Amino acid sequence: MFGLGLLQYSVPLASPWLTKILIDDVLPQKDTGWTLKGVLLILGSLYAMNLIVSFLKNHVAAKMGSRMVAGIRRQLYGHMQQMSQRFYDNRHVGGLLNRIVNDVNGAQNLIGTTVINIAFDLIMVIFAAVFLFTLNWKLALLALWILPIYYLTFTNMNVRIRYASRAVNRQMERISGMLVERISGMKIVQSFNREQTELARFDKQTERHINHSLAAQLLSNMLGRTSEFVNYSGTIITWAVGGAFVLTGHMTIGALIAFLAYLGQLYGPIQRFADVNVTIQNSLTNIERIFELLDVEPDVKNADNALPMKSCEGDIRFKNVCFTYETEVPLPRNEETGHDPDLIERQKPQKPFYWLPAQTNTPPPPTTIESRKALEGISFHAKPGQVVALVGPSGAGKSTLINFIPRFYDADRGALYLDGKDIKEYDIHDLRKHIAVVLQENILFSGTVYDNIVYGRPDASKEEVIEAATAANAHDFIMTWEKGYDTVLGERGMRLSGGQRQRLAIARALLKDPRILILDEATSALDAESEAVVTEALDRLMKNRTTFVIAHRLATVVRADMILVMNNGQIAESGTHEQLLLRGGLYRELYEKQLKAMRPEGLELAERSIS
Ligand SMILES: Nc1ncnc2c1ncn2[C@@H]1O[C@H](COP(=O)(O)OP(=O)(O)OP(=O)(O)O)[C@@H](O)[C@H]1O
Repeated sequence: MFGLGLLQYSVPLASPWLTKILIDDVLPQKDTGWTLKGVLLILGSLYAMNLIVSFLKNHVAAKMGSRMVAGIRRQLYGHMQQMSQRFYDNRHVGGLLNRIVNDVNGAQNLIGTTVINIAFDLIMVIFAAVFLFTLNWKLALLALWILPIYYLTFTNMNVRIRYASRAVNRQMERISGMLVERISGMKIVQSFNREQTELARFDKQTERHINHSLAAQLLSNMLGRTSEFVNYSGTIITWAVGGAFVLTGHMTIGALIAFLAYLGQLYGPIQRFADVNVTIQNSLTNIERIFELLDVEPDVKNADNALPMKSCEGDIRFKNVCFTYETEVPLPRNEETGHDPDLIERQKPQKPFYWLPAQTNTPPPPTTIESRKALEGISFHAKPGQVVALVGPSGAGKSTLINFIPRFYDADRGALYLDGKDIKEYDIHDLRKHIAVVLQENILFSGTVYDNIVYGRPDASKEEVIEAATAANAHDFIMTWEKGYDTVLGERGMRLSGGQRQRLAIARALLKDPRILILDEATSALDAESEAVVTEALDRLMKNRTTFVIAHRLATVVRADMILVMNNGQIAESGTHEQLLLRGGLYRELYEKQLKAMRPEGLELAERSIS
């Protein structure tokens, strides 16, 4: 690669020298051994070689750039897979997507051809300077004295361009976050007739993006023109002084022409660099943002010497588990106090001396941490094979509690023991092999029904898949479709009803055959018929597994081996259905409320009138 680059220098460096020979020796027919044919032959061969070398260099650079960028994208995606739910609580999906797509694309501008071209240009500048001094050192000093001015302007403006680029990218992240959220929730936008308001919100955000972009472009434009000024001034000085040298016989015409050509090769890269500088600064910001994400340490990770977990009994003990959600929220823009999250980007960079490059590290816009205590002193023991039902009012902490078992979060205080050992001691992948989760809103991925069922056990045989689907009461409806198991599901399984999606999720969990099952019953969203088939499938799924179920159905609650009644992040009561009813506490209250809800007044009236 480098060899190719060096070969490429031969044309720009040799051709002014050959021009000098043509003008000073060949055309005046001096007897120096050079002939027109000989010089043109060398020039022609150099041009031909240059064409081939340029082609190869660009091809290799593009290939290397694409590979490197794909590598970075993969690393980012892989890193995100290691992140706990806490990380995702604090970030917009759109914003993350923006980093993987937009920032990596931006970085590609630099990593691809630009870096290589800049490296070659730099070497070119050095060679050109050497030739200039060789031709006429006095003239070279005069033509180049203006370069320090360029350097000072560059270092001082560059830092501002970088600040503006950061603001551009942050704003694009906000826009992406907003777009993904609003597009996913388009039904709500449309049902509340908020299209115009949403467009206005989009315009406002885009306006900010445009302003930051224009600021960066303006600075870059100024820098570009400064370098042009340097270029023009250098050329005029060279003509003025060099012309005088030629007139007084201190320099040949050919040497002056060659000098001007080398000067062009020195200013050319500088000019090019100034012109692409905004792209470079933008790319550097993109790279900065990529590393910012890569530097986030996962807060749930494997312990050193994590224990492998071949088999699992499913004995789970919570011991004084406490947890607080901590959400990082940006400080809102406040017109009254003048607080503006972007203000930081508009600050002037700190610079001790004008001639030193400024520190480009700006702190990120200020945020505040909002804490919400979700669980407090949770202790209980679930024996292998038991069904533990979690009940309690909305926001009591039921979903939070079940998140600790597959280690979606780690407890702040207290510990969780699985088969007698702290859950953190196990290898996290091994641990998750023994757990299956069926949630209310089950996510299915684009692909066939078959792919979705085997997701957790790709080595399963077709018979096993059908067996799982049959047990989940899904086989019959799958077979009503023309393509059966090869039916392609749309994004997030759009084409399925709630009950069908739930049953596919149950089949997926059954196939995994886990020791521990986590269920968020979703029967409330289903009609009576679907509820009956889903219920049957769930009951089959729960058999012989330690099951934690956020129970909505009375039948599950009544039959559970242990009921945890949650309230305000604590276990208010625990025991079996009978024990808790006798106690006459919160559980009894909830139970009676639910019974009442199941027997509407109209039904009671009808019953009374019949009797
Ligand atoms: N990601 C989160 N970030 C911040 N707070 C959260 C988060 N998830 C839940 N909370 C808060 O933690 C508390 C417990 O929530 P949780 O979802 O565990 O309740 P729940 O009992 O499952 O409720 P529901 O039955 O309505 O689903 C609530 O006050 C909720 O606002």
